[in-house]
Amino acid sequence: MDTLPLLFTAVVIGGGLYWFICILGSAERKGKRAVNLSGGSIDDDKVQDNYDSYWSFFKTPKHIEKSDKVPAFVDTFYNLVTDIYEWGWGQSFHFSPCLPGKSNLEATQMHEEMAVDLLEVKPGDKILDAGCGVGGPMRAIAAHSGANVVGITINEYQVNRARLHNQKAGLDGLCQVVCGNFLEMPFEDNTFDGVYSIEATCHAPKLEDVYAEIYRVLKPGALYVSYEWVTTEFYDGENEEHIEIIQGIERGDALPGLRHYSDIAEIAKKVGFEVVKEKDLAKPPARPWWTRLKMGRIAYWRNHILVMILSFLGIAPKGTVDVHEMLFVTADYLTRGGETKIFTPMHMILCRKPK
Ligand SMILES: C=C(CC[C@@H](C)[C@H]1CC[C@H]2C3=CC[C@H]4[C@H](C)[C@@H](O)CC[C@]4(C)[C@H]3CC[C@]12C)C(C)C
Ligand SMILES: C[S@@+](CC[C@H](N)C(=O)[O-])C[C@H]1O[C@@H](n2cnc3c(N)ncnc32)[C@H](O)[C@@H]1O
Repeated sequence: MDTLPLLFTAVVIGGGLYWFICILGSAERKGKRAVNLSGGSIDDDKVQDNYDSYWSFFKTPKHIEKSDKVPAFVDTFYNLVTDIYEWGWGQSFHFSPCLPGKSNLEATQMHEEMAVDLLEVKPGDKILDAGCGVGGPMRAIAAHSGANVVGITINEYQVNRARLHNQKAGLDGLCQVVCGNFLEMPFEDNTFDGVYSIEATCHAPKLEDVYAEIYRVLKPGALYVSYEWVTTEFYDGENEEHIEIIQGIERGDALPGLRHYSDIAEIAKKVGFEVVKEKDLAKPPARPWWTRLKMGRIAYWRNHILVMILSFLGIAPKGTVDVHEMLFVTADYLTRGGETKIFTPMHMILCRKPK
């Protein structure tokens, strides 16, 4: 057989395999690639064990006795999921209302910019991102507002990813990242001209504990805005399907127990905040935030097959398949939570620390 057709066939197959393994499924052009999926700070040979211990702790969220152990298991969760999140979703680990004519990235950035606009900060001010992930919001907010942003996350792997992204974006002058627990932060009282938290405080066993810490580090007269994960007025605690959906969301997202939207303002006032306003940003005219999740079974199966191949070849750590399958199932619960209106990931509350 002539060598040319053979060579051509080899190039086509090789190119197809490279695209299938290295490029396919990545959420952003320059994002995390499938071949680089890791267990974060967890050694490859310990990913399976860490997933098993995470799952045994969170599979019955209502029966979590040791709430003091929650932060450590949340840290484990983010070691397990951060690369998959970046690969399949992007650098902002939160939802946003779909906006007609806008890309997912544009809608995400507008949702983030609205948070800092609510804080009424000016260039040069110092603000805190409580639960900053790999810094997607921090970079958009720093670029939009000119404020100096300090991000805190309990996950060291995310700190390194965020610092890398900040440097690549040329925003490391405005953005600083600290590894720490937002329940006991390494900052002096009255440090920040504003604080925001985007879909992060839901990991706190008691919301008042993280709100009290945020109150402490906020300057008197300054504002705090949070996008909270809550159950809504449509949630019925006696409805078996509602209970199943909410518990599915809790165990697949490392949540020690979702709060009801009506509790949030009371908790904020309990720690000393004045509540300026509250709004479920998911309510119409906003368009469904879960549309993006319904990327379709084909996309999830495509990603799952890729993860299985990479795990079989020893490129992705053993255990990554279980993590991906957990996220696969969680996406379904989140979608059902949105479609039934019993759950929202964007109950916005704006508070002020009295002068
Ligand atoms: C705020 C939190 C995280 C919110 C979202 C960023 C993530 C919640 C569920 C995640 C995902 C589910 C399905 C995954 C899919 C199977 C995979 O192929 C690609 C990545 C997913 C789409 C992944 C992306 C991030 C989420 C949407 C919580 C944790 C408080
Ligand atoms: C869903 S991610 C959202 C990240 C970021 N706000 C965004 O929108 O991209 C939740 C973040 O909260 C952080 N987090 C959870 N519990 C924490 C804790 N006790 N202390 C500090 N960070 C925590 C996680 O590490 C993660 O970075």
